[in-house]
Amino acid sequence: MRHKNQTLGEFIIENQEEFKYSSGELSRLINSIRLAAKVVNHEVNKAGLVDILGAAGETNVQGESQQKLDVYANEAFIKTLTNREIVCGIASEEEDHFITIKGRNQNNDNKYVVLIDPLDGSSNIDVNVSVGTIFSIYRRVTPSGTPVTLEDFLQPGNKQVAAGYIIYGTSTMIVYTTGHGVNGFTLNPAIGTYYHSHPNMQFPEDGTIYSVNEGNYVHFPQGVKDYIKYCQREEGDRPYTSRYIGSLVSDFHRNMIKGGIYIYPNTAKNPDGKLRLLYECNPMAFIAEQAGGLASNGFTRILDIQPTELHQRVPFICGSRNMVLKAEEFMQNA
Ligand SMILES: O=P(O)(O)OC[C@H]1O[C@](O)(COP(=O)(O)O)[C@@H](O)[C@@H]1O
Ligand SMILES: [Mg+2]
Ligand SMILES: [Mg+2]
Repeated sequence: MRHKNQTLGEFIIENQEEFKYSSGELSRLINSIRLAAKVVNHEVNKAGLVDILGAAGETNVQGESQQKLDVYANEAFIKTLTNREIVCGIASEEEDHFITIKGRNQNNDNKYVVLIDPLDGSSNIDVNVSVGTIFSIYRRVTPSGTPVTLEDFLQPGNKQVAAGYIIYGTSTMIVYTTGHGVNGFTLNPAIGTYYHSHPNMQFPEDGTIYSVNEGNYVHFPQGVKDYIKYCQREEGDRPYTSRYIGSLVSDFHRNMIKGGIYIYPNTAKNPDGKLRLLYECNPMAFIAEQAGGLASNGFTRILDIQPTELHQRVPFICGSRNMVLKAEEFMQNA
């Protein structure tokens, strides 16, 4: 049963049984992400007023200069998840290695690991353009009671039990899936409550929007160049509209609502692309597929890629079903 006044908390409880492990742990997990998102949202909304803009002066494991808000969001999510004693490990874009989280009385009984991109779209923070947070949740594979290991994090995306993102945009939303469709909840900042504003979100099968950083065009694989030319050709419902915010979460969200495709291909400079498989591509691919869309690296379904490293990158194509199939066709025939 769904009604516009249903809160996220009510929805989580009402749909708990859908979740095969359903011990309430997942609900507590989603609730803690909801809380951390509010803390980060509070800071994002007044970013220009407090000393949270600009670089933090450190470089992360990706060799990227960390923004102050990257660090703030990273700490907020790690603290909130740790304090709730429900995860046994966290991996983050901003942490070189995974973090082991002890449960009650320092035990290793917790069953879930969380992989997170605390602040997505970092290049947009200082210019007041929408940014996000991305999360991916797995059940551990090593026996509970033992310390978490890298193996628990390097699971293929098709093993995710939940995934989602928070978008800090004109409004703040949480969009997530536990493998039973995709639902979106909008924050009413006056009372700090999320409401079920976007039920059963679906990617239109076709779309007329393509999102790619065309500034890198000359470095793209021939197949991607051919697909972009196809999008720009005066034919049928084309040329498509080019829209690129530069925040994966925001470009994905728009394309899921309006119909579109997001592409971040490999280039000579980035032979594996830029986006990270574990905490950017896998969660967005799970949401895309649950919303009737598709996600691949042009050749392989993202969710079937076996991860080998915590921060590995992959080429990423994601969006409306027929647009992704067309892009793959160009890439595989190039
Ligand atoms: O500036 P570019 O090369 O187009 O890259 C933009 C892409 O990189 C990202 O900012 C990478 O994410 P982070 O900001 O979390 O590092 C994506 O959100 C975005 O789609
Ligand atoms: Mg990111
Ligand atoms: Mg990030």
